[in-house]
Amino acid sequence: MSGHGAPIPMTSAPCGPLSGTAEVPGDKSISHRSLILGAMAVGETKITGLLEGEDVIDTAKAMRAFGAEVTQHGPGSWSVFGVGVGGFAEPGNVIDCGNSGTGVRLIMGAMATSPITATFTGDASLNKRPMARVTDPLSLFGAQSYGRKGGRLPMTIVGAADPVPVRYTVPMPSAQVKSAVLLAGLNAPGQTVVVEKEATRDHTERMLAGFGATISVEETDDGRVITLTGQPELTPQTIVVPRDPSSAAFPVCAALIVPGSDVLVPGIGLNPTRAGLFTTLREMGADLTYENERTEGGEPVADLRARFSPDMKGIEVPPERAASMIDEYPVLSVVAANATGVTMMRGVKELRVKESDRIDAMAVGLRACGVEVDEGEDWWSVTGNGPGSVTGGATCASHLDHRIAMSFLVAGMAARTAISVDDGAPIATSFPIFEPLMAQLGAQVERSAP
Ligand SMILES: O=C(O)C1=C[C@@H](OP(=O)(O)O)[C@@H](O)[C@H](O)C1
Ligand SMILES: C=C(OP(=O)(O)O)C(=O)O
Repeated sequence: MSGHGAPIPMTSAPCGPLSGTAEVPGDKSISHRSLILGAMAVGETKITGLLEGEDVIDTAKAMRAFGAEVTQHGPGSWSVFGVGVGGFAEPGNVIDCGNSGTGVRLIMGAMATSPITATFTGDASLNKRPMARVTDPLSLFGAQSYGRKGGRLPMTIVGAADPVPVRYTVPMPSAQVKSAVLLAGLNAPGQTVVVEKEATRDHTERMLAGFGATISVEETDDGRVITLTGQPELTPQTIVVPRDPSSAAFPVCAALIVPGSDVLVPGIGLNPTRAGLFTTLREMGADLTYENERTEGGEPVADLRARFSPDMKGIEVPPERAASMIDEYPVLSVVAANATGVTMMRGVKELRVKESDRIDAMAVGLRACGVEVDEGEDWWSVTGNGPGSVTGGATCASHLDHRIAMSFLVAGMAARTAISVDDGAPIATSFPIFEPLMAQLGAQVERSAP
């Protein structure tokens, strides 16, 4: 629950070559969904490789509050005894989703078609984020919501007693909104149809099929049309969570910009709806290879090998790729600052409603580190002057945003002088072993005096 504790200022000093193997934790998106779908199945779902970051732990607590039995057996090893679709109990207290947009939005969807009431809150970052994008479609099922002005948390959802199925076109590229509607559709009789114009991460669709729901996906001229048949009995699963490509991004990008580096990041999920960053880096000229490509749990997986890449060039990132790398733009901007020329990133206005306004947070911090950044409402560009050109020496605000904190710490590894962040505490939401993992590769990231 980031933001509830004291800030942890951190500093990253320029370091020698990074080398070794970086075993990053489990995928955050799949971890949330494993717990939520496990809670909606009948019987015991077993999970290994679960991300034990604060965001996911908050979802585990929430599933307990809705009546599921959620138990940790060892590191990453969990079980969920689910209560079945429509079996959620009414929580006896407020559900605190901490820093997690995914957690709160998916859980709101999952409970919205049951005759129960729940109140949701989060930290200072989550309570600023827009929730109408979820409560608008949930109201079509018959759910009611009462939140703060602008559709902000804290917010109470009164679930629909007699839910009706819905056909909904998601107005922005958002897997969270798509997933909230699908999870709500689970307890509505008949077929719920969700249309997305741009493909976003498809873990919910894949996992719903795995849990035995009747779900189909059709690619049409209007986009992806997802049809789900409501009120199934979901069958418990044994889930092995792949390692998170969004976390892999940090050691990969650090290796590309720190002279002499050679880092292996094994077992990374390369679902095409998630792997846009790696394609982009390769287009920039990164020495990034996929080794030992294989399929695990129905998902493409490879070991990523990243080596220092002194000749990377700025590129125009295709806007249609944005959804497949949406959380990776902050760290891409750090690579762009160490490449040569302009990296143009368009079609990214969703970055403004994440844990922070990520365009603004990176622009301000990078400029303070001597980097030229331009921005508009839905685009930004970074002009790089090659390896070693980032002057650094600044303390950057992380705005309760893990990806901003980690991006500036990666920037410090290749800057001329150290870069600090005012608060590294949010890193624990998604990547609790970031500090020891980066230290083991040779980085010099330390907690600094405030
Ligand atoms: O569905 C998910 O697991 C996620 C979807 C994305 O958010 P949006 O749906 O808001 O784009 C992403 O930024 C987030 O980290 C995880
Ligand atoms: C945007 C993110 O997460 P969430 O929306 O779940 O808070 C993220 O992890 O980068």
